[in-house]
Amino acid sequence: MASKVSQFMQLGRKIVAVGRNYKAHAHELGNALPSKPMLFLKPTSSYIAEGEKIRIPEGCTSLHHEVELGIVIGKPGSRISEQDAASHIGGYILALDMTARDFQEEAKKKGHPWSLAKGFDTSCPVSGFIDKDKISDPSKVRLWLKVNDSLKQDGNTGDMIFSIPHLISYISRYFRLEEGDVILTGTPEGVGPVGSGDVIEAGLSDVVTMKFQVEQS
Ligand SMILES: CC(=O)CC(=O)C(=O)O
Ligand SMILES: [Mg+2]
Repeated sequence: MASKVSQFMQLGRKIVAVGRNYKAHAHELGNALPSKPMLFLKPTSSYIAEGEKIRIPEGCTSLHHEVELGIVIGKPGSRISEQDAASHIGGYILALDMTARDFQEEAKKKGHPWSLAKGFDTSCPVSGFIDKDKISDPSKVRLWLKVNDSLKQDGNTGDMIFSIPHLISYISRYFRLEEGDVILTGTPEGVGPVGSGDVIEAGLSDVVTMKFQVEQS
């Protein structure tokens, strides 16, 4: 299973992202707490790996970083129960849900979808694949992010509103989950803007770190 899911980027499977899954982050942007998981999709064309640059999309004046734990699905399924959810996890990634916040605010006001704000090219920088056994308890991992060496986000997956088993179960009621799909589980507080030339460094406990530079497109 691991060798196959490690090809998640090449497989081009879907990216299901969860929004507002940390109370403090929902509050920092003045958003109400969700009563059920809030979902959106990012296209697989948004993936980049280390060595590639995050490009500020044309017309964007407020590009924000959001560090997130990504779940890589290892076994397909629909209507997965919370009890079975762990068996569908193939591994993990560390990911950034780069967000054109100005595009998102405009879309929110007009009731439009977030596709442009969340799905532009380079909006999903990811680490390499992390084997499932490297993270004994995904509900207790530290997520941090620095911009130019200054710590901006320092959270823990223990603060998620909806647990990982609940997310897998809920999402699979609506989207059949396939091997290589990625679930981005939401970001903790501390999101903020980045500009051209900035360097973003992020880490997941002592398991992985990654670095990306930002440039104007
Ligand atoms: C307000 C957002 O952009 C939602 C989101 O992506 C999150 O991680 O929370
Ligand atoms: Mg996010």
